Parts: sequence; C-alpha cells; structure tokens
Amino acid sequence: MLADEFGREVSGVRVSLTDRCNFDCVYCHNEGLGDTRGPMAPREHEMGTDDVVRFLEVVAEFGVDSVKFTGGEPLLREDVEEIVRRTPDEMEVSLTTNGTMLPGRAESLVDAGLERVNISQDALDRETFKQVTQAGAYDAVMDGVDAALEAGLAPVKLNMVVFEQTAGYVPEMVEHVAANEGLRLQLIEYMPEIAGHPEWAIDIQRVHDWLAEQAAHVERREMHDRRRYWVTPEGSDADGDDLRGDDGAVDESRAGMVEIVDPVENPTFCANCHRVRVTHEGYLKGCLNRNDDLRPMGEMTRPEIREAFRETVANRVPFYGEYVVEVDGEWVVNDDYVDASVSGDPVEGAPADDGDTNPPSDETAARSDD
Ligand SMILES: Nc1nc2c(ncn2[C@@H]2O[C@H](COP(=O)(O)OP(=O)(O)OP(=O)(O)O)[C@@H](O)[C@H]2O)c(=O)[nH]1
Ligand SMILES: C[S@@+](CC[C@H](N)C(=O)[O-])C[C@H]1O[C@@H](n2cnc3c(N)ncnc32)[C@H](O)[C@@H]1O
Ligand code: SF4
Ligand code: SF4
Repeated sequence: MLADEFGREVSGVRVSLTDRCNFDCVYCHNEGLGDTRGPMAPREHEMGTDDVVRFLEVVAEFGVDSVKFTGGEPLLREDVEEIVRRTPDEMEVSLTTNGTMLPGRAESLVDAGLERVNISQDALDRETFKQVTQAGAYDAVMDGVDAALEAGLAPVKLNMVVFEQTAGYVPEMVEHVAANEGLRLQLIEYMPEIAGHPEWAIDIQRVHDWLAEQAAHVERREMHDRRRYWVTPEGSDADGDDLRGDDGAVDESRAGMVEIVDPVENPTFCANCHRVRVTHEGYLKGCLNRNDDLRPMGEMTRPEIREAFRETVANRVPFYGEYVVEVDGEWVVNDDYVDASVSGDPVEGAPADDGDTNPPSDETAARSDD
C-alpha cells in the first residue's frame, strides 16, 4: 500500500461519477467542486465506463481495497451497475446517493456487487426536506431507503448534514435509527466554505456532548478517528455489554449507530485520512478540500494512471492542522504551502478556474468535502 510523508496509507478511493444532480441542496459542496446546477443529460467530459474500471484495476495493484462512488448524483449515470460489476473483486464497493433512483435499481446494483449504500436524508419532516433539497422528492427518498433495505443492503447509513435548518431534527433522527433495525445515522458537520452561509454552521461539539449523554456505548472508528455512539430506543435500559451479540459486536436490533463526521473540530480526523479522490473528469485529488492539487492521468493508460497515483499519494498532506492552521480563530494556509497552493504552477491539463473548481482565492483555504 502506498503511504504519504505523514505515514497515511491510502486504502480507499472515492470516485465522483458526475457533477450533475436532480436535487439542488442549499448546502451542497459537490465534493469540493461547487454547483451541481445545469443540464442533467450526460456530458462528454465525464470519465467513461472503461476509464473508471481501468483506474480501479490499477489502484487495486497498490492494495487499495475500497471504492466509494459519489457525485453529484451518481445514479444519474446508467452505467453504475456495469462499473460495479467490473470493479476488482478485492474491493469493497459502496455508493453515496440521494436515494431517489434506488427504487427499481437497488436490486440490480446488489446483483452487480454493490455492498453498502449511504443515503442523504436531512430530516424526517417533509417541508424541511423540501426547503433543504429544493426538491419535493421526500417520498422517493423514503422509498429509496426501503428499496435498499429490501435489496439486502442493511445496514443503510443515512447522511444528515447538521446545520441551522436541520439541527433541531437530530434527536428525532437518532431515535429513528435507534428504533429501526437496518438503519445507521451519520451526522456531518456543515462545511460552509464552498456553499457559503457560515452563519448556518453549528457547534458540532454540542452534538457530541448530547450524544455522549444518550449513548449506551461509544466506539472510535480508525478512519478519520470518527466517534460512533450506540443509542438504544426509547424505553430500553440496555447498556454496554447487554448490547453485544454472541459474536461480541453490538447487536443492531438492540441499538442504533450514530457516527459523527467532524473534519474541522476533530484534530485527529485528517491524520487518519486514507482516501484519494477522483473527479468526474478524471483528475486525481489528494484531499477533498483542495482543488489546487488536481492531477490529470493523461490518456488514462495504465502506466500513466500508476504514475499519477504515486505522485498524488506522495504529495498528500493532512488538511486541518497542516495544510491550513488556525490563527486567531481563522483557518489560513500554512506558509509552507502558500506557493504550492495559491501561486504555484497549476497542474498541467487541470480544468481552468471557470467555476468548476474552487481553489483557495486567498490565504483562507476553501473547506469542502469529499
Ligand atoms: N473533509 C472531509 N469530509 C469527509 C470525508 N469523508 C467524508 N466526509 C464528509 O462526509 C460526507 C458523507 O460521506 P460519504 O460519502 O457518505 O462517505 P463516508 O461516510 O466517509 O464513508 P463510509 O463511512 O465509509 O461509508 C461527505 O460528503 C463529506 O461531507 C473526508 O475525507 N474529508
Ligand atoms: C455531494 S453529495 C454526493 C452524493 C449524493 N448526491 C448525495 O447527496 O448523497 C455527498 C454527501 O455530501 C454531503 N454534503 C454536501 N454538501 C455538504 C456540506 N456543505 N457540508 C457537509 N456535507 C455536505 C451530502 O449531505 C452528501 O451526504
Ligand atoms: S443530492 Fe447530493 S449532489 Fe445533489 S445537491 Fe444534494 S448533496 Fe449535492
Ligand atoms: S480534509 Fe482532506 S486530509 Fe482531511 S480528512 Fe478530508 S480529505 Fe482527508
């Protein structure tokens, strides 16, 4: 497995299959690339099926053992089943989706080899859901969750971005996953830099504190050093060891799992980051939050992919605490990287700054996600 200078091995890749979407969520960072609005028809610049598969075959040679397909809305592409089917067997295959296209496709995706799915669901309230997603597809998402469960994808992780509009729904969502076997919840710290509206952000530590009071059991996940809280349904007094099944793991019929994704507030999140990303246009990206290190893979021949992947890994840097540091409460680019990030040579062949990318515009870094 390749490792960067900070000792972080790269075990996973996240492939953005498209930047198109049928939703227009008010907070969307589009995996760090900005706006998803625009025509929904397939576009020429998206990586083709064969390119995606060839990329996966090459990184599998380096011991990469998991791939997540994301976007935009990945299921707008009709070749997801084919891509999943042709993904090397040794890789765990997962998908992050808004869920609307899972009814009618969940089974074919599972048949093709899909092992896990994360579905974005920010509230159980129809009106709030509509305001947040700027789409009225609440029922389609709920049907999507059911379709995933029926197709055997349990546990299904619900992704909820916690910000001003949704924070009040956290207790209800936590009870929802505690009471419904087969569901997990992921509470994602809102990242305002790409989407704007810093005033929407809330203090994620308050959510940790509240969950710590509710939880019957707490664990840490190695990836990103994320905290996982196991919460029992209302009325249950099960605790700690009572929750474990015969195999020693928490029995999900007795408690629901709530994981917090807090890249900014958690000082050991980036130090435990083991993922490299690929944009829908086929550029490697060492960090979700950076667009100044996009690296093309030439004509995507195997030697070119190998070389670009090696270089991307070699140049990876933990974002929070290393690439940006906190000065007077603001994240600013570390002086050691100023040349590389702001005025350094753009990667040859990388997309121009035409609104599709978000390089830090000054010394305050762009903070996005995936
Ligand atoms: N800054 C940052 N945010 C991340 C990272 N990974 C996930 N996130 C945030 O969490 C959101 C949801 O992530 P998912 O795409 O569902 O994947 P995940 O939860 O990381 O992956 P699994 O738990 O392995 O399924 C992303 O869109 C980001 O907002 C990361 O490496 N860096
Ligand atoms: C960009 S979407 C792509 C996949 C798919 N369209 C979906 O919504 O699941 C991936 C994840 O990013 C999360 N996300 C988007 N913008 C965000 C932001 N500004 N802060 C934190 N998470 C965000 C979404 O909630 C979603 O779970
Ligand atoms: S569904 Fe996903 S990609 Fe689409 S706007 Fe919402 S967060 Fe962004
Ligand atoms: S911000 Fe960058 S370095 Fe930190 S966890 Fe996310 S992708 Fe990894």
